[in-house]
Amino acid sequence: MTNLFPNKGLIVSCQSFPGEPLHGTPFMVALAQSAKIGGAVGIRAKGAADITAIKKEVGLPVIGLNKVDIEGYEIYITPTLEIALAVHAAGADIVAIDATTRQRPDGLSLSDTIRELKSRGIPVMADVSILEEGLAAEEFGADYISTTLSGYTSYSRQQEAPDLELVASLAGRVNLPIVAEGRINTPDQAVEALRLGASLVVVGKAITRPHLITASFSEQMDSYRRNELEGHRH
Ligand SMILES: CC(=O)N[C@H](C=O)[C@@H](O)[C@H](O)[C@H](O)COP(=O)(O)O
Repeated sequence: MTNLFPNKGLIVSCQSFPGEPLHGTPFMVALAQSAKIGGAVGIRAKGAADITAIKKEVGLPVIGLNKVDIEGYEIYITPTLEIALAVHAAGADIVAIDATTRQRPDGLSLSDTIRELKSRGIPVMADVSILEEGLAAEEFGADYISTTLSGYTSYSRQQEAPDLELVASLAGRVNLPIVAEGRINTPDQAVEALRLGASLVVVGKAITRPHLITASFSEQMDSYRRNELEGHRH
């Protein structure tokens, strides 16, 4: 497989959800263009409309996915082969899929899903939550292993910080490029991920979701003011 990212670098995840002020393809394109100006080497994007527009207007490699909730199933990141093929057809250079071993709605196993995608020449990013899932995904033929789902499966490490321990253990055991993803909120954390062996670092909300960035400031300031008032009372 040709590695689309020969140099270590930053991928910016440009995703939004209905109800958010920046929901919509033109906003995601503008965020992706801003990411490119800032030095990102790739974009992670959700849904056919965003993927096609970003691919056309930004000119960076796109890691595509779709998030689909299917009743009765826990997995939601590109949960079926059909959805993965649609993501690729929309223009994604790499398709990101849930690579846990949880039940898939189309009844295919993870290894069958990866095999089907690879037989069509589609590069696959395996979104995992624990080391064992990364090892299995490598064996099944994935091209990149990402720590995306750590903290989002019941059996993975639950913490507010990024799972850099998983980055390090994957880097020690897997020969594929390791992608550090999930709750990376500062440049220092991104550099630490590289130091531990990540090839790529995906940053989402800390760059592309202004309402959450704002809340991180206002909540910390509110809590400071509450403590200050508390101090005056004593
Ligand atoms: C768990 C899940 O569904 N993760 C999604 C995967 O595409 C996105 O919602 C995240 O924004 C992305 O992984 C980047 O993470 P963060 O926004 O924490 O930098």
